[in-house]
Amino acid sequence: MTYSIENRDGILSFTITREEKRNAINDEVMDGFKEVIKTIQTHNDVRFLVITGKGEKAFCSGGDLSEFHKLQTEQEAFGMLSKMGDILYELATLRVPTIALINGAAVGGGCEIATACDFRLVANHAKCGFIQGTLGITSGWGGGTYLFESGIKHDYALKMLVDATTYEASKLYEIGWATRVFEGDKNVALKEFISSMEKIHPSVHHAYKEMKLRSWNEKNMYNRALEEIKLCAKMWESEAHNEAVNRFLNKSNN
Ligand SMILES: CC[C@@H](C(=O)O)C(=O)SCCNC(=O)CCNC(=O)[C@H](O)C(C)(C)COP(=O)(O)OP(=O)(O)OC[C@H]1O[C@@H](n2cnc3c(N)ncnc32)[C@H](O)[C@@H]1OP(=O)(O)O
Repeated sequence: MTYSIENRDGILSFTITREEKRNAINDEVMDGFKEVIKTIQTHNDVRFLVITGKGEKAFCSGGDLSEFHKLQTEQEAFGMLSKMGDILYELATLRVPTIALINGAAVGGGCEIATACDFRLVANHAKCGFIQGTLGITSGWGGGTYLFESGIKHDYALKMLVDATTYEASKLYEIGWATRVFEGDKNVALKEFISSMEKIHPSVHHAYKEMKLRSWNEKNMYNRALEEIKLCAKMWESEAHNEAVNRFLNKSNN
Protein backbone atom coordinates (compact mmCIF):
# COMPACT_ATOMS: atom_id res chain seq x y z
CA MET A 1 0.00 0.00 0.00
CA THR A 2 1.29 3.46 -0.91
CA TYR A 3 -0.65 5.37 1.73
CA SER A 4 -2.18 4.93 5.16
CA ILE A 5 -5.27 6.43 6.77
CA GLU A 6 -5.69 6.68 10.51
CA ASN A 7 -8.49 8.23 12.57
CA ARG A 8 -7.37 9.10 16.07
CA ASP A 9 -10.04 10.89 18.11
CA GLY A 10 -11.43 12.69 15.07
CA ILE A 11 -8.03 13.65 13.68
CA LEU A 12 -7.87 11.88 10.33
CA SER A 13 -4.30 11.46 9.08
CA PHE A 14 -3.46 10.65 5.49
CA THR A 15 0.16 9.57 5.10
CA ILE A 16 1.86 8.95 1.76
CA THR A 17 4.15 5.96 2.30
CA ARG A 18 6.48 5.94 -0.73
CA GLU A 19 9.68 7.09 0.96
CA GLU A 20 11.87 5.52 -1.74
CA LYS A 21 10.14 7.77 -4.32
CA ARG A 22 10.08 10.75 -1.95
CA ASN A 23 6.33 10.24 -1.55
CA ALA A 24 5.54 10.96 -5.19
CA ILE A 25 1.90 10.74 -6.24
CA ASN A 26 0.78 7.84 -8.43
CA ASP A 27 -2.74 6.64 -9.28
CA GLU A 28 -3.03 4.59 -6.11
CA VAL A 29 -2.18 7.58 -3.90
CA MET A 30 -4.74 9.65 -5.81
CA ASP A 31 -7.35 6.98 -5.06
CA GLY A 32 -6.30 7.17 -1.40
CA PHE A 33 -6.96 10.90 -1.42
CA LYS A 34 -10.42 10.23 -2.89
CA GLU A 35 -11.09 7.69 -0.14
CA VAL A 36 -10.10 10.06 2.64
CA ILE A 37 -12.17 12.91 1.18
CA LYS A 38 -15.21 10.63 0.90
CA THR A 39 -14.74 9.57 4.52
CA ILE A 40 -14.86 13.19 5.65
CA GLN A 41 -17.87 13.96 3.48
CA THR A 42 -19.82 11.00 4.90
CA HIS A 43 -18.66 10.81 8.55
CA ASN A 44 -19.51 13.51 11.06
CA ASP A 45 -16.90 12.39 13.58
CA VAL A 46 -13.92 13.72 11.60
CA ARG A 47 -12.73 17.04 13.02
CA PHE A 48 -9.45 17.67 11.20
CA LEU A 49 -7.62 16.30 8.17
CA VAL A 50 -3.85 16.03 8.39
CA ILE A 51 -1.78 15.25 5.29
CA THR A 52 1.81 14.15 5.70
CA GLY A 53 4.54 11.96 4.21
CA LYS A 54 6.49 9.02 5.64
CA GLY A 55 10.03 9.65 6.82
CA GLU A 56 11.90 12.91 7.15
CA LYS A 57 13.16 13.46 3.62
CA ALA A 58 9.96 14.37 1.81
CA PHE A 59 6.39 15.46 2.36
CA CYS A 60 5.70 14.88 -1.34
CA SER A 61 7.78 15.24 -4.52
CA GLY A 62 4.76 15.85 -6.78
CA GLY A 63 3.57 13.60 -9.58
CA ASP A 64 5.50 10.36 -10.07
CA LEU A 65 7.50 11.23 -13.15
CA SER A 66 8.55 7.63 -13.75
CA GLU A 67 4.86 6.71 -14.13
CA PHE A 68 3.42 9.86 -15.68
CA HIS A 69 6.18 10.33 -18.25
CA LYS A 70 4.38 7.75 -20.37
CA LEU A 71 1.57 10.28 -20.85
CA GLN A 72 2.64 11.82 -24.13
CA THR A 73 -0.28 13.81 -25.52
CA GLU A 74 -2.13 16.84 -24.18
CA GLN A 75 -5.28 14.72 -23.75
CA GLU A 76 -3.45 12.00 -21.82
CA ALA A 77 -1.81 14.57 -19.57
CA PHE A 78 -5.14 16.33 -19.02
CA GLY A 79 -6.67 13.07 -17.76
CA MET A 80 -4.06 12.73 -15.00
CA LEU A 81 -3.84 16.45 -14.18
CA SER A 82 -7.60 16.95 -13.95
CA LYS A 83 -8.03 13.83 -11.81
CA MET A 84 -5.64 15.26 -9.20
CA GLY A 85 -6.97 18.78 -9.86
CA ASP A 86 -10.47 17.67 -8.86
CA ILE A 87 -9.05 16.02 -5.74
CA LEU A 88 -7.24 19.22 -4.77
CA TYR A 89 -10.40 21.28 -5.25
CA GLU A 90 -12.37 18.85 -3.06
CA LEU A 91 -9.57 19.00 -0.49
CA ALA A 92 -9.54 22.79 -0.49
CA THR A 93 -13.30 22.99 -0.03
CA LEU A 94 -13.74 20.40 2.74
CA ARG A 95 -15.77 21.55 5.73
CA VAL A 96 -13.11 20.57 8.29
CA PRO A 97 -9.79 22.40 8.82
CA THR A 98 -7.00 20.80 6.79
CA ILE A 99 -3.35 20.75 7.83
CA ALA A 100 -0.31 19.94 5.71
CA LEU A 101 2.22 18.51 8.17
CA ILE A 102 5.33 19.09 6.10
CA ASN A 103 7.92 16.63 7.34
CA GLY A 104 10.41 17.15 4.47
CA ALA A 105 10.68 18.49 0.92
CA ALA A 106 7.44 19.57 -0.75
CA VAL A 107 8.11 20.20 -4.43
CA GLY A 108 6.05 20.49 -7.60
CA GLY A 109 2.64 18.97 -7.02
CA GLY A 110 3.66 18.37 -3.38
CA CYS A 111 3.79 22.12 -2.91
CA GLU A 112 0.37 22.37 -4.59
CA ILE A 113 -1.17 19.86 -2.17
CA ALA A 114 0.22 21.83 0.77
CA THR A 115 -1.07 25.10 -0.72
CA ALA A 116 -4.58 23.62 -1.04
CA CYS A 117 -4.62 22.97 2.72
CA ASP A 118 -5.74 25.59 5.25
CA PHE A 119 -2.54 25.40 7.32
CA ARG A 120 1.08 24.48 6.59
CA LEU A 121 3.29 23.32 9.49
CA VAL A 122 6.80 23.10 8.10
CA ALA A 123 9.74 21.17 9.62
CA ASN A 124 12.74 23.46 9.91
CA HIS A 125 14.83 21.23 7.60
CA ALA A 126 12.17 21.09 4.86
CA LYS A 127 12.59 22.92 1.57
CA CYS A 128 9.52 23.64 -0.53
CA GLY A 129 8.92 25.08 -3.96
CA PHE A 130 6.93 25.23 -7.16
CA ILE A 131 9.79 23.79 -9.19
CA GLN A 132 7.58 22.91 -12.19
CA GLY A 133 9.23 25.64 -14.27
CA THR A 134 12.45 23.60 -14.31
CA LEU A 135 10.45 20.90 -16.10
CA GLY A 136 9.13 23.27 -18.77
CA ILE A 137 5.59 23.23 -17.32
CA THR A 138 3.50 25.29 -14.92
CA SER A 139 1.74 23.96 -11.83
CA GLY A 140 -0.93 21.61 -13.18
CA TRP A 141 -3.21 20.63 -10.31
CA GLY A 142 -4.66 24.08 -9.55
CA GLY A 143 -2.02 25.00 -6.96
CA GLY A 144 -0.87 28.14 -8.78
CA THR A 145 -4.42 29.50 -8.70
CA TYR A 146 -4.74 28.65 -5.01
CA LEU A 147 -1.40 30.29 -4.24
CA PHE A 148 -2.57 33.58 -5.78
CA GLU A 149 -5.70 33.44 -3.57
CA SER A 150 -3.87 32.33 -0.43
CA GLY A 151 -3.41 35.81 0.96
CA ILE A 152 0.33 35.83 0.27
CA LYS A 153 1.37 39.16 -1.25
CA HIS A 154 1.10 38.97 -5.04
CA ASP A 155 4.80 39.68 -5.64
CA TYR A 156 5.87 36.91 -3.23
CA ALA A 157 3.40 34.44 -4.79
CA LEU A 158 4.47 35.22 -8.34
CA LYS A 159 8.16 35.12 -7.38
CA MET A 160 7.67 31.70 -5.82
CA LEU A 161 6.17 30.41 -9.08
CA VAL A 162 8.58 32.01 -11.52
CA ASP A 163 11.71 31.31 -9.41
CA ALA A 164 10.87 27.61 -9.76
CA THR A 165 13.24 26.80 -6.93
CA THR A 166 12.95 25.63 -3.34
CA TYR A 167 12.83 27.96 -0.34
CA GLU A 168 14.10 27.30 3.18
CA ALA A 169 11.49 27.01 5.96
CA SER A 170 12.43 30.40 7.44
CA LYS A 171 11.84 32.10 4.08
CA LEU A 172 8.51 30.27 3.66
CA TYR A 173 7.43 31.66 7.02
CA GLU A 174 8.67 35.16 6.18
CA ILE A 175 6.58 35.32 2.98
CA GLY A 176 3.50 33.92 4.72
CA TRP A 177 3.29 30.50 3.02
CA ALA A 178 4.25 28.53 6.14
CA THR A 179 1.80 28.90 9.04
CA ARG A 180 4.46 27.69 11.48
CA VAL A 181 7.95 26.25 11.41
CA PHE A 182 8.66 23.44 13.88
CA GLU A 183 11.67 21.58 15.16
CA GLY A 184 11.67 17.93 16.24
CA ASP A 185 8.74 15.51 16.43
CA LYS A 186 6.01 16.39 13.90
CA ASN A 187 3.28 14.84 16.06
CA VAL A 188 4.19 17.07 18.98
CA ALA A 189 4.05 20.12 16.69
CA LEU A 190 0.64 19.03 15.39
CA LYS A 191 -0.78 18.42 18.86
CA GLU A 192 0.38 21.82 20.00
CA PHE A 193 -1.03 23.52 16.88
CA ILE A 194 -4.53 22.08 17.17
CA SER A 195 -4.81 22.22 20.99
CA SER A 196 -6.94 25.38 21.06
CA MET A 197 -8.95 24.56 17.91
CA GLU A 198 -9.89 21.19 19.41
CA LYS A 199 -11.80 22.90 22.21
CA ILE A 200 -14.14 24.61 19.74
CA HIS A 201 -17.36 22.94 18.62
CA PRO A 202 -17.02 21.47 15.08
CA SER A 203 -20.09 23.42 13.88
CA VAL A 204 -18.08 26.61 14.34
CA HIS A 205 -15.27 25.23 12.17
CA HIS A 206 -17.78 24.18 9.54
CA ALA A 207 -19.33 27.65 9.52
CA TYR A 208 -15.95 29.35 8.89
CA LYS A 209 -15.10 26.89 6.15
CA GLU A 210 -18.50 27.64 4.56
CA MET A 211 -17.46 31.31 4.44
CA LYS A 212 -14.32 30.31 2.55
CA LEU A 213 -16.37 28.17 0.17
CA ARG A 214 -18.77 31.05 -0.60
CA SER A 215 -15.84 33.30 -1.39
CA TRP A 216 -14.29 30.61 -3.61
CA ASN A 217 -17.57 30.17 -5.48
CA GLU A 218 -17.76 33.91 -6.08
CA LYS A 219 -14.20 33.91 -7.34
CA ASN A 220 -14.97 31.07 -9.75
CA MET A 221 -12.05 29.09 -8.36
CA TYR A 222 -13.00 25.74 -9.88
CA ASN A 223 -12.99 27.07 -13.43
CA ARG A 224 -9.87 29.15 -12.88
CA ALA A 225 -8.04 26.06 -11.61
CA LEU A 226 -9.34 24.15 -14.64
CA GLU A 227 -7.77 26.73 -16.96
CA GLU A 228 -4.44 26.23 -15.16
CA ILE A 229 -4.77 22.46 -15.64
CA LYS A 230 -5.55 22.82 -19.36
CA LEU A 231 -2.55 25.06 -19.92
CA CYS A 232 -0.23 22.67 -18.12
CA ALA A 233 -1.60 19.77 -20.22
CA LYS A 234 -0.64 21.68 -23.37
CA MET A 235 2.88 22.33 -22.07
CA TRP A 236 3.19 18.68 -21.00
CA GLU A 237 3.56 17.51 -24.63
CA SER A 238 6.31 20.05 -25.40
CA GLU A 239 9.86 19.01 -26.22
CA ALA A 240 11.20 21.17 -23.37
CA HIS A 241 9.16 19.16 -20.85
CA ASN A 242 10.02 15.85 -22.41
CA GLU A 243 13.76 16.60 -22.29
CA ALA A 244 13.67 17.93 -18.71
CA VAL A 245 11.87 14.82 -17.41
CA ASN A 246 14.31 12.55 -19.26
CA ARG A 247 17.18 14.43 -17.60
CA PHE A 248 15.59 13.95 -14.16
CA LEU A 249 14.85 10.26 -14.67
CA ASN A 250 18.32 9.53 -16.04
CA LYS A 251 20.27 11.48 -13.42
CA SER A 252 20.93 8.45 -11.21
CA ASN A 253 22.40 6.59 -14.20
CA ASN A 254 24.96 9.35 -14.90
C1 LIG B 1 2.61 15.87 -12.36
C2 LIG B 1 2.11 17.16 -11.86
C3 LIG B 1 3.13 18.22 -11.69
C4 LIG B 1 2.46 19.36 -11.00
O1 LIG B 1 1.29 19.65 -11.26
O2 LIG B 1 3.07 20.03 -10.19
C5 LIG B 1 4.32 17.70 -10.90
O3 LIG B 1 4.28 17.42 -9.74
S1 LIG B 1 5.73 17.52 -11.81
C6 LIG B 1 6.83 16.68 -10.69
C7 LIG B 1 7.61 17.64 -9.91
N1 LIG B 1 8.55 16.90 -9.12
C8 LIG B 1 9.85 16.76 -9.45
O4 LIG B 1 10.33 17.30 -10.41
C9 LIG B 1 10.59 15.83 -8.54
C10 LIG B 1 11.75 16.50 -8.07
N2 LIG B 1 12.40 15.67 -7.03
C11 LIG B 1 13.35 16.24 -6.33
O5 LIG B 1 13.64 17.41 -6.53
C12 LIG B 1 14.06 15.41 -5.31
O6 LIG B 1 13.83 14.04 -5.54
C13 LIG B 1 13.61 15.75 -3.86
C14 LIG B 1 12.11 15.60 -3.66
C15 LIG B 1 14.06 17.18 -3.51
C16 LIG B 1 14.31 14.76 -2.89
O7 LIG B 1 15.71 14.82 -3.11
P1 LIG B 1 16.65 13.66 -2.51
O8 LIG B 1 16.26 13.39 -1.10
O9 LIG B 1 18.06 14.00 -2.82
O10 LIG B 1 16.21 12.35 -3.31
P2 LIG B 1 16.52 11.92 -4.83
O11 LIG B 1 16.36 13.05 -5.76
O12 LIG B 1 17.79 11.16 -4.86
O13 LIG B 1 15.28 10.93 -5.08
C17 LIG B 1 15.23 9.63 -4.49
C18 LIG B 1 14.52 8.73 -5.48
O14 LIG B 1 13.19 9.20 -5.64
C19 LIG B 1 12.93 9.43 -7.02
N3 LIG B 1 11.98 10.56 -7.15
C20 LIG B 1 11.97 11.71 -6.48
N4 LIG B 1 10.97 12.47 -6.87
C21 LIG B 1 10.32 11.77 -7.81
C22 LIG B 1 9.16 12.04 -8.62
N5 LIG B 1 8.45 13.15 -8.49
N6 LIG B 1 8.79 11.11 -9.50
C23 LIG B 1 9.46 9.94 -9.63
N7 LIG B 1 10.55 9.63 -8.89
C24 LIG B 1 10.96 10.53 -8.00
C25 LIG B 1 14.29 9.77 -7.62
O15 LIG B 1 14.30 9.58 -9.00
C26 LIG B 1 15.17 8.79 -6.88
O16 LIG B 1 15.02 7.51 -7.47
P3 LIG B 1 16.28 6.50 -7.58
O17 LIG B 1 17.36 7.26 -8.30
O18 LIG B 1 15.73 5.35 -8.35
O19 LIG B 1 16.63 6.16 -6.17
